[in-house]
Amino acid sequence: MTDRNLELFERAKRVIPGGVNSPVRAFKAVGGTPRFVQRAQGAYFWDADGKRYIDYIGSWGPMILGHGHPAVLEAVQKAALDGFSFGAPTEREVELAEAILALVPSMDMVRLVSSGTEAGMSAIRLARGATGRSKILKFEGCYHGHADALLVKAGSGLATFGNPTSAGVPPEVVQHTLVLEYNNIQQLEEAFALHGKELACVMIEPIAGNMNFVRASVPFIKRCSELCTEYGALFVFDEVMTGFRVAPGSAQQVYARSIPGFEPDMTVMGKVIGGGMPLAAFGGKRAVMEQLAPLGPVYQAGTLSGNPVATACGLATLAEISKPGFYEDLGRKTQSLISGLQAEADKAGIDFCGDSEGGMFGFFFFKELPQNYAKVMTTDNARFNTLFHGLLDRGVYIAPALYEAGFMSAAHTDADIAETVAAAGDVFKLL
Ligand SMILES: Cc1ncc(COP(=O)(O)O)c(CN[C@@H](CN)CCC(=O)O)c1O
Repeated sequence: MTDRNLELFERAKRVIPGGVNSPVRAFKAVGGTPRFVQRAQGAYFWDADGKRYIDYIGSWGPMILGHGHPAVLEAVQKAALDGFSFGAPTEREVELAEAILALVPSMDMVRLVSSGTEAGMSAIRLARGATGRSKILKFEGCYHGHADALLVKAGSGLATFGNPTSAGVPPEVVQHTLVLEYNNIQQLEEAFALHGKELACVMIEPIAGNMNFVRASVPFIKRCSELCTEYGALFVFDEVMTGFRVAPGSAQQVYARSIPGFEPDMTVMGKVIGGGMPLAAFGGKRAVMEQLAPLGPVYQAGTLSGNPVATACGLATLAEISKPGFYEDLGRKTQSLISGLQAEADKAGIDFCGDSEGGMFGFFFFKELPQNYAKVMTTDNARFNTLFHGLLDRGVYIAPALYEAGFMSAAHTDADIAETVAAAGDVFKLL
């Protein structure tokens, strides 16, 4: 049987660097040939050889409804008939902005852009413009897109390449970026004591999906928020991955359950809000957001920002996830996957732990959940690679890098989950 994936990969590598348009897709961390997706439907995709996979990546988060949801497809087809892009305002981007703000009340206003990187980059510039300060603080293992100032010890992609920073980023650009250990309150206190008055913002992935799945502890989030308020820095929640993925009000709603009244100062979003089309956003309180052009001095722009077809896709997606019981059902399925995997690992006598929130999950070959990047980096890669390929051979597609989270969709059935758990049970015996 010809391996069309291999043929396509060889052809791709002749014209696209590494044969991919985003590094993690190249299977560099796990080896082997990337699967070229021919089509996708519901919880599945079929590769270039027509082989079916149960998809736990879902485009790295956007496909929370599953692929090809009829209501979303219809909305996109209808919008496309009215025009692809105008470079002028449309009612639909107002509707989407209103829908986002209704679900995430910490924001008074939101600006739509085309990617999470663009949203994160713009949020940093806005925080710097609004505070008049240059320094920013991020945490090891968190990835906020590939803007120069943020490409410092990112946990996604770069972690896989074992390269804590990227070539091409001038040292003077990252000299303003402080990088601390995730969940380390002592370091946080020290950094604020030293630099608090120079900090424009602290940016964090509240549940870090770029070092697989590591939760920020409640005390850590609380302390970040308190110190930002005390020193006048903005607390920026990067919810590109967790936004509408872990709860209807995103991760900030999860933390507000334990920290009464908690709100980040700004939120960065992406993935789910575009439903699989290029759409992301950043938002915050009115006083900060009105610093943005054309009102204020902080410039930010985009030809395809608020794209009329992408906003239709996003609106239709948000309409579906807003239906009663959506997150209860999604969370139940994700939990059943993790507990199924745990049971199989226990049977096979291997150290395993997993965690999930809403439709996002992760797991490790450890007895206990890691709390930071350094611990995650002690993972036995060979063991993960055996699991990855064992599952792939059995038609189950998880992230081709241990430093990535997994994603459940509303389209996954209990039968899909049972099939996944059985496949993992087979592979765990080989570890
Ligand atoms: C928390 C967080 N913030 C920002 C980004 C960047 O978003 P994009 O520019 O890729 O749309 C991401 C992107 N996530 C990766 C997956 N770990 C996208 C996959 C890829 O890079 O190909 C993110 O997870």
